[in-house]
Amino acid sequence: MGSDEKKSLFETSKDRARHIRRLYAVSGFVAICFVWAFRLSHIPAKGEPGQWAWLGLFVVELWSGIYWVFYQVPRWNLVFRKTFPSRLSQRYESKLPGVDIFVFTADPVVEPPVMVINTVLSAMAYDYPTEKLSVYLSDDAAADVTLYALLEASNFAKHWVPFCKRFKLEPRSPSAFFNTLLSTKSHDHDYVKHLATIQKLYEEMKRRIEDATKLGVPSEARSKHNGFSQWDSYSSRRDHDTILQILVHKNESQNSKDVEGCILPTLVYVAREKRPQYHTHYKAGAVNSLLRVSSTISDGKIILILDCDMYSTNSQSVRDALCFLMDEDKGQEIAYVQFPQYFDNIGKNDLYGNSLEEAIEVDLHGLDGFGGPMFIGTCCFFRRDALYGKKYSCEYKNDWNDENENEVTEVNMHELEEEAKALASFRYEKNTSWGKKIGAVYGCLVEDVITGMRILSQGWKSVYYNPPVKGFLGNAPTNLLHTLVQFKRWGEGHIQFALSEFRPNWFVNRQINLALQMGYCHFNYMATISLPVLYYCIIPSLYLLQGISLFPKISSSWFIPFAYVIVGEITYSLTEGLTKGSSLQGWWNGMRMWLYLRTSSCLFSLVSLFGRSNSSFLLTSKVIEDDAVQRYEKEIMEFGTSSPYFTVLATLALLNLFCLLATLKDLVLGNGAFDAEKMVLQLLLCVVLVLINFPLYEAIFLRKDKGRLPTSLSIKSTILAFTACVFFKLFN
Ligand SMILES: O=c1ccn([C@@H]2O[C@H](COP(=O)(O)OP(=O)(O)O[C@H]3O[C@H](CO)[C@@H](O)[C@H](O)[C@H]3O)[C@@H](O)[C@H]2O)c(=O)[nH]1
Ligand SMILES: [Mn+2]
Repeated sequence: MGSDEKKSLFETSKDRARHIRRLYAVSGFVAICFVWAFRLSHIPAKGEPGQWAWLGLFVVELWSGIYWVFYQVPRWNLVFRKTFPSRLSQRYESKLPGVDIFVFTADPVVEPPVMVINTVLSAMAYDYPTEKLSVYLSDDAAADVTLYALLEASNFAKHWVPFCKRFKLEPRSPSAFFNTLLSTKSHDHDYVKHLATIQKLYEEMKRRIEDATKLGVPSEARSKHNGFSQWDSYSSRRDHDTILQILVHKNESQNSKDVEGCILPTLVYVAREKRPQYHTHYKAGAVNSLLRVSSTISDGKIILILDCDMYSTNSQSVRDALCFLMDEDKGQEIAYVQFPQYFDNIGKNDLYGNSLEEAIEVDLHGLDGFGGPMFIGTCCFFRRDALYGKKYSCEYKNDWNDENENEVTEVNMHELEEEAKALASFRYEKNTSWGKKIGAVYGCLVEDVITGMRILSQGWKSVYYNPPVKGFLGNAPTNLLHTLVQFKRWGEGHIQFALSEFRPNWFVNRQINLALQMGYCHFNYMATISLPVLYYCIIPSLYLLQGISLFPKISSSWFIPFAYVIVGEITYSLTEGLTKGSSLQGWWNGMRMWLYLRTSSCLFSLVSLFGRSNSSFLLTSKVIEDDAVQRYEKEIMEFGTSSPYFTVLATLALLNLFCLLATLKDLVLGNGAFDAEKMVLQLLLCVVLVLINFPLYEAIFLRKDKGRLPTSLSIKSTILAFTACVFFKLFN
């Protein structure tokens, strides 16, 4: 021990670029103020053309400017963390707390069981005392094939877990590990021999699970395992009793050990009770159900929340998280440690902007600087007390002693299962604070962010840890529509959050500092920014048609603030992107997706919120068709179906194309009095919009494959855009 005793288990460092970032934030804000001043001081007089458009621009620029400040707040104070797991082992190896890992799945078609069990296996193989580790799988589809897959996985784990530990393998998701094999060769005979055996076991298991997914659970398995009898009373996935099965438990002598005789982590399957007349509350409901179930079975003091589409890639992550939570000095006020979500299925140029790079590399580090990075739904380690709803107070002390830790009594599995089943049900929540003050919060499509905020408002802090070796990798959407729909859910969820009692509100909640609340506003009001962006995509281009200027002349000094904001934003985002390793093409794709998400997804978030349509949690699909996979690999945008999202995007793209072509025609023919000096910004905006929409024009006019834009939709959008231009030209 010695001098190490006093050393912290983690270290925090500041952003080296903070001075540049702050300078840019301040100067950018000054430029924005000038833009506002220009709008107010140059309003066209009554009767002059473009007065309404001008006032509209003022409103749009006012809100965008304020929103830009929210966007800059997290950039003010980025912090970076480093952990010292060896100090943790030295001090606490024999006193490590129990860790319960919750994995969620909700549909065996969209989330194939093979993927789900790979996540489960990667979690079972953490480098952590196995008797203190428990893995729970929540299956909201209540699919027997998922239980079947988990049973297979529990048998395979008997070989897999000791194999990983013996040869210190990474990553510990079998599928990901076998994929890395292609690029590595080993000469260790012992390893090579074991590897061949285990790979064969895995392939056989995978085939059985895939067969069962297609053809149903084999009757042999049904008769061998009585867990399947629980489906006897099942009528549909929305109407059934709780189905719960403890597959591995340390206190059960048979079946709990691996091939080397060591205890395996506890493994439990749960499909909570569902009834058509009761709301499931989607994932939040599943989290709460598992919270209660796990409290009777293992009651780990730490909980890891993990989606089935995110597997662990670093067996040390639990220990990393504990370096924060167990730190003697600052640990007791930390409620959760959020790890980033990285993805392993994103192409070189990130066609759909799914890498969430900005959030992962900048925003979350920034919110961490103010003490409260958000909970982003997965890859997050919680203190059970905080998730349960306990308030933080200075008297709160870490207590890692586990009363029933050493007690190895034979438990009656059947009784334990029955007890846990009663807790899994939503009936248990009637007239309680579950979903409000206890557990994950209900009624919001970003249950994660709102739950994190609930916890912060109870006085806790949170931490963001982005380790040098990635902790988790997952599956991002690989299809344009899936991405747009996912973002629509997030946009809508954030507004629901902004309207809820947990919204950032400094006057009400002074527990959370003002900067942090402003940082959250950047996400909360994301959907509202769709209106300014739409305005900017339509109005200036239409006025271009008429030769009416809405921006300052190039020779005027008012041009400078506009130029500063434009050049500044481009340089800033380009530098941020390139220094974080994305390509130029990747940056350009990111810009396009930024535009598409704001003009379509965010618009529909607002529509569905204010139109009071049923907001539901549409699962993000994790599979696409084979020919679509090929197009994704070739970085060709996928349209293929008729969707209102595409109608909006195509109409906007065509409208700008028509405006540009008409303007160019006038310019070339010398028709009208086109004043280039006055129109330059408007023309530039229109040109950029046309350039960025190139893939859309291809999908409308040039492509023949199945991923092109359906002809009917192309015709509809052409008519809409053309009519808008003609009407505007004739009647304005
Ligand atoms: O009724 C439901 C719906 C979803 N899920 C699970 O929730 C997870 C997330 O769903 P997914 O379709 O993958 O959504 P994403 O858009 O990828 O989810 C992101 O956004 C969600 C809402 O903010 C967060 O919960 C997620 O953690 C975050 O990854 C998956 O494991 C699902 O199986 C359930 O368990 N029950
Ligand atoms: Mn997901």
